[in-house]
Amino acid sequence: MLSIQNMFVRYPTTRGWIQAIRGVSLDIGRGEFVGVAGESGSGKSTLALAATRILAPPNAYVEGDVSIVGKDIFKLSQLELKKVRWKSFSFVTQSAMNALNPVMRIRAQMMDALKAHDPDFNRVKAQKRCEEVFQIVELSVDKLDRYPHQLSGGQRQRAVIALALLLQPELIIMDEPTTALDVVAQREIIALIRQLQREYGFAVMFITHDLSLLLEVADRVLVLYGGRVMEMGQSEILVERPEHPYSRALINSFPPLHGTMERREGISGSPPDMLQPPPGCPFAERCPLVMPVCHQDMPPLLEIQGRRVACHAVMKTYAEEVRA
Ligand SMILES: Nc1ncnc2c1ncn2[C@@H]1O[C@H](COP(=O)(O)OP(=O)(O)OP(=O)(O)O)[C@@H](O)[C@H]1O
Repeated sequence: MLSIQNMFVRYPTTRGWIQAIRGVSLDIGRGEFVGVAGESGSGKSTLALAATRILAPPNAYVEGDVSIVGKDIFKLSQLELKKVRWKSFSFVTQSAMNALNPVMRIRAQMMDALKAHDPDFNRVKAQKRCEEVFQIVELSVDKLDRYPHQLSGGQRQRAVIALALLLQPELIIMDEPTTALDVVAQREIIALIRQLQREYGFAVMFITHDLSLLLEVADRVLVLYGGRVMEMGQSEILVERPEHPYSRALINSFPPLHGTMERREGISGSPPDMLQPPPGCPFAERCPLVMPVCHQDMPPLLEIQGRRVACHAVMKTYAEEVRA
C-alpha cells in the first residue's frame, strides 16, 4: 500500500543542511493502521510530506524510493501525481482550516474536488457522494451548506475527513489531525477514524507525538527520533514492553487514553541539532542507559523481542538473541 525505502530528507537553510530524515524505511499493508510517533522535530511530518512528494527542491531534497498503491511516486509526472492524490491516497493535516477554503460553502468545495479528480461524477452523483461521506463521518447533511467558520472545530475536522474519504482512497495519511481540538473531541475523532478504517478497509498512516494514544489505536507503531527509527513493532508488543529508552520516556510523558489522569513528566533535555546530528544514537544525550558507544555509533535496527529496535543497551541486554 505504502512503501518507503531508505529515505533521506534534507532542508537547505542559511546555516547549512537540516538532516530531517536519515535512512527511514516503512511499509504499510492494505487496511493497516500504522502510527508514527515522536516529539516535535523528530521528522514525522517530513516523512509524510516527502513520501507524498509535497516536498520538492529547492525547499527540500529527498532521496529514497516510495511507492503508494503500486505507483512509484518519484517517477510520476505532475499530471499522474495529481491523479493519484485523493484517489489513491489523501492527506489530512493538523489544521482543518488549511484544508478548507474559508470563503466557499463546504458542498461547493467537495463538488469541485470530485469533479476535478473524477470527470465521471455528474452533478447528481456528486451531490449523492457528498451527502454519503457526510453521513459516514456522522455530520448532518445540512452542514454541507455551511461555511467552514460556521462549524465547530470538531465538525470542521470531520468535514476534512469526509473530504479525504470522497474518492475512496486506499490510504489516508493523517498528520496530527486532532491537535487543534479539545480532549473529548480528539478522542471522538480518533475513535471515528478507527471505526471507518475497519469498516471501509483503507490503510492509515497516523502521525502524532502521543505514543500512548497510538499504542491504543494503531496496529503497528514506528517511533522516530532525530530523523531515525528508534523502535517499530506491533502495538500489542510495544504496549506490553517498550524496549527503547526513548519509547519508554515518550509513553511516560503522556497519560493513557483510558484510566485516571495524572501529571506526567516530560523528557528532560532537548532534541539534537539536526544541522549537525550526532554520529551515534540521537537520543544518547538524554538517555538513562547511555554507554560510551552510544555517542560514537548509531546502533543498527535489529529484530529483538518481536519488534525492531535500534539501541546499544537493548542489544547488550539481549546479546544471546542478537548473536543467534
Ligand atoms: N521547511 C523547513 N525548512 C527547514 N527545516 C525544516 C523545515 N521543516 C522542518 N524542518 C526541520 O526538520 C526537522 C523535522 O521537522 P518535522 O516538522 O518533520 O518534525 P515533526 O516530528 O513533524 O515535528 P512537529 O510535531 O512539530 O510537526 C526539524 O529539525 C525541523 O526544524
